[in-house]
Amino acid sequence: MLVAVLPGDGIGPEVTAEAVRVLKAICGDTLIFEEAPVGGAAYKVAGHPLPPETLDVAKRADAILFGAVGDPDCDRLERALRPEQAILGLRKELGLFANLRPAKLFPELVDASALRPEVARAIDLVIVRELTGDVYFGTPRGIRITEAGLREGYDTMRYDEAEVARIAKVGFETARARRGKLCSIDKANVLETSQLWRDVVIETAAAYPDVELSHMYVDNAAMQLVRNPGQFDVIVTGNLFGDILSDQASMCVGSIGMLPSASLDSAGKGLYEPIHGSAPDIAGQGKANPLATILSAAMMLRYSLRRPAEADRIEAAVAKALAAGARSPDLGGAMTTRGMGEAVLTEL
Ligand SMILES: NC(=O)C1=CN([C@@H]2O[C@H](COP(=O)(O)OP(=O)(O)OC[C@H]3O[C@@H](n4cnc5c(N)ncnc54)[C@H](O)[C@@H]3O)[C@@H](O)[C@H]2O)C=CC1
Ligand SMILES: CC(C)CC(=O)C(=O)O
Ligand SMILES: [Mg+2]
Repeated sequence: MLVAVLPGDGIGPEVTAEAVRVLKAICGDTLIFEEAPVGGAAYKVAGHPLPPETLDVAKRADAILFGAVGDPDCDRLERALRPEQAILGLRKELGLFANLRPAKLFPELVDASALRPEVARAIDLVIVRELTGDVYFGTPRGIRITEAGLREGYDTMRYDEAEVARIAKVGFETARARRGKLCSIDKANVLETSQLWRDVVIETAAAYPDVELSHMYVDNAAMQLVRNPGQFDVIVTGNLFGDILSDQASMCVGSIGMLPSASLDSAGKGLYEPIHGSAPDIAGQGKANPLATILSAAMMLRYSLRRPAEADRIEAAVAKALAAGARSPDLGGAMTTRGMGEAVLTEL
C-alpha cells in the first residue's frame, strides 16, 4: 500500500521522520512511502504551497501522513500562496470532511496535564470536527474599502444541511461505538449557521435513539472542558469551534504534542496529522514531541490501512515509552524528538 508523506514546514519534517520510522519498523516492506513537498517548503521549490505533483501523490496514495505547514518567511504572501492554504486545499480537494481528534489521558502524563489529577484522569473523549466548510471556506471573503474609506475585513460563515447531516452522522456513529453520548457544540443563541446546525443534528438523532444527545454553546463548552472534561464522550462541532476546542483539549491531556488526528472522506481514505502546527519557535532544535504524529500513524493503520492490531501495538508502545520515562520538553523532560522516536521503537 502507498503512503504519501508530506512533511511540510517547521517541525513537520522532524515529527514525520519519527512516525515513518515507526511505520517502517512495524509494517516492513508492506508499505511504500512516497514523499512530496507541501506548504512553504513547496512554495520555495515549486512556487506554490500545493503543487500539482504533490496533490497527485496524495490522490494516488492509500493514506497520507502529514506534518504541518506554516512558514514565517511566507507570512506576507497573497492568501492563495500561503503555506496554510495547502492543508485547506488538500482537505477540500480530497473531500476530507470528518476530522477525528481523540483526547485521552495516558495515566503516566497526569502530572503534565494542566488540570487537577482527579479531573485529568477522567478525560477520554473524541472531537468530531467538520473540516471542509464553515468560515474557513465560505465566500465572499476579503478586505475591502468601505464608503467611509475604512479597510474592512469580512468572511462568510456558512453550512448547508447536507454538510451538517453527514458530519452529524459521523458523530452519532462514533458515539454509538463508544459510550453512547454525543454533545453537539454550537453558538445557536447568536448564529444562524448554528441554528441550522442544531436543527439538523436533532433531525439526524431520530436514526440514533440509542445515543444520548445534548447541546452546548461553545463558550460554555470551553469552560466545561477545563472544569469537568469527563462529562464528554463524543463532541461534534463545526470547523472553527473544533479547531479551537481541540487545542484546548490537548493541554488537558498534557501537551499539544500529544493529540493525533484523522481526516476522513466518505470512503475511508484519510490524511493523518498531529493537531499542532509547524511551531517555528522550536523548529530545527530537536525539541518537538513526535508522539502526536506517531499516534496519527496508528490512526492511519486503524482507519485507512485496516491494520488494527498494528495500530494497537503502536499505541501500547507509546504508553510503555511514557511509563519508562520518555519526556520531551513540552512534557517536562529533556528528551529530543529523535530520542522520543527511539523510545517508542525500543518498546515495539
Ligand atoms: N495543520 C497545520 O499544518 C497547522 C498549521 N499551523 C500553522 O503553524 C504555524 C505556527 O502556528 P502556532 O499558532 O504557533 O501553533 P503551533 O501548534 O505550531 O504551536 C503552538 C505552540 O505549541 C508548541 N508546539 C506545537 N507542537 C509541538 C510539539 N509537537 N512539541 C512541542 N511543542 C509543540 C509550539 O512550540 C508553540 O509554542 C502557523 O503558520 C500556523 O498557521 C497551525 C496549526 C495547524
Ligand atoms: C491552518 C489551520 C487551518 C489548521 C489548523 O489549525 C488545524 O487544522 O488545526
Ligand atoms: Mg488548529
